[in-house]
Amino acid sequence: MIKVAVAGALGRMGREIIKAICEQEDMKLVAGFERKGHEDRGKDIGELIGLGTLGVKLSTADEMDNVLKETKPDVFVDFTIADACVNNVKIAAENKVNLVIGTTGFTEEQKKEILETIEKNNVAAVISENFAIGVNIFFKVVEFLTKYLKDYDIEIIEMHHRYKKDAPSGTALKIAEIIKSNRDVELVFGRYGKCERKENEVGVHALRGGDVVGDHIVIFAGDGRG
Ligand SMILES: NC(=O)C1=CN([C@@H]2O[C@H](COP(=O)(O)OP(=O)(O)OC[C@H]3O[C@@H](n4cnc5c(N)ncnc54)[C@H](OP(=O)(O)O)[C@@H]3O)[C@@H](O)[C@H]2O)C=CC1
Ligand SMILES: O=C(O)C1=N[C@H](C(=O)O)C[C@H](O)C1
Repeated sequence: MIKVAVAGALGRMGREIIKAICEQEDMKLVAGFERKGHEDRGKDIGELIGLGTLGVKLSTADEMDNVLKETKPDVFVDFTIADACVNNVKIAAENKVNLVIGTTGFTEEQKKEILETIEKNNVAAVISENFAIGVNIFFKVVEFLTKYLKDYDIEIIEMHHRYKKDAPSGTALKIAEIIKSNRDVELVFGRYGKCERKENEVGVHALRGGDVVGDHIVIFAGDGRG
């Protein structure tokens, strides 16, 4: 049985992940966390998210170390926010729990800190800005087009729901990273007040509204070729 702990248990992703865990015969939710002082601390997570009683109480971030020691999960899944995730990862890794990190919005220093923590504690980790299979194939398509449409201008547009806390999205930044590692470009975040487009620029634009799950568009614009 794979024992799983989830940070951000009541969030949009946390709820879906817990539902998915409960559907697997070989997985068991053993702990779920929300931030310190959360009003639902101690309540049954299943009841909180409409799955019926699961027998797992909601814990808070300040209890994480003790709860992980008690429940001994095999995997710690984090879909929270960047600042919280850095700390959560430290506690989980020090308890030798393997990691799945879906949280986005990290600074470069935070990314470095997470990688150092993983290495120092010798735990396994899967980190992805986007776990959708289609999006990971899309990354390959972007890499291919960047290599072959050499003189085309590239712009990245992403749109997400009104609740999203980071911008641009982790996926848009990953796309920008893929383009940058295949072409000598400079990233431009929005174009307000900026004049003529430079040849080596890639614009990154974030839109927010409604309940849009997450759309990513990459435009390759060529002269007279569409
Ligand atoms: N990699 C991928 O495929 C995907 C990644 N994401 C990313 O996952 C993250 C979460 O997204 P989403 O579920 O929509 O966001 P939500 O805001 O719905 O959920 C995040 C949850 O984490 C909670 N939280 C905050 N601090 C802590 C803490 N210290 N310990 C435990 N929980 C905490 C939040 O509480 P509170 O509301 O009180 O702050 C909230 O309940 C984002 O970074 C998003 O970009 C999202 C979708 C797919
Ligand atoms: O916050 C979200 O919702 C999403 N975040 C991820 C990101 O920042 O790229 C992945 C997906 O787009 C949904």
